[in-house]
Amino acid sequence: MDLSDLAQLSAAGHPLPGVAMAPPGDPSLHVPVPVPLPFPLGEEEASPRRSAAAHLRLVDALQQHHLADDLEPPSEFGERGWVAVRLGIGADVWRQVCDEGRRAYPHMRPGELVGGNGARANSGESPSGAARGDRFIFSHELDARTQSLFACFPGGGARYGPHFDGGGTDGRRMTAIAYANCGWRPEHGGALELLEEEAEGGECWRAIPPAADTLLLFRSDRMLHKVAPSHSTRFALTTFFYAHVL
Ligand SMILES: O=C(O)CCC(=O)C(=O)O
Ligand SMILES: [Fe+2]
Repeated sequence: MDLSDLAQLSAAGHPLPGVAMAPPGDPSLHVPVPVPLPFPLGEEEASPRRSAAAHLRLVDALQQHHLADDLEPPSEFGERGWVAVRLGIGADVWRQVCDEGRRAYPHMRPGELVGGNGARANSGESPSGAARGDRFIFSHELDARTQSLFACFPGGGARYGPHFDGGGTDGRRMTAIAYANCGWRPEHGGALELLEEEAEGGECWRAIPPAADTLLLFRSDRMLHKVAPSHSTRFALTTFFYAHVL
């Protein structure tokens, strides 16, 4: 765990027009999460079951680290509502995850497309009913209180407008996203941006690049977030932790 990496991660935010930039995040808020994977992904055909198995290991590891206890965010979230950490998993593993993602892509469907006919379309509705979302997913049913997605933004400016993952009676409490993209560069865009309220009443979008080995946790029902236009194929393993049995 390299704290300077973490500080860089949290300092990568940018302000809304006309709004003062907040100081970089306090690295002490970042919780090291040593997740012992790896995902044993072989050369065989893609299969939703195999991807689900890989994803299940990630969720297991998170649960072993008590991040989902009582489905309340760990205290380290504090008032901030999010945390990003390096997992410490090697690039070879993340390359295998992306290889799996490319094999799985033909099986993915547009995420949360309202009224869709299943055709590939670059638009969708967010759970909050307000945002265009260009991601493709396939869902895994891992256990009774989580919903997990292997998610792909296929490049070409694919993005996701501002939305909450939960809210109201939705029941989602925490979103965990592990990014798998090796060699992600600033010109690829695709940052996950989280809206932070500042003490002085200002606002600041914090940008988290979707670089391999980044685990982002945030409060599903409280953190407004969006995905900036992505100019390269972008893979993530996303898990929503619910407050109730699904
Ligand atoms: O992939 C990401 O960074 C976040 C996508 C998102 O907001 C979602 O899946 O709800
Ligand atoms: Fe989201």
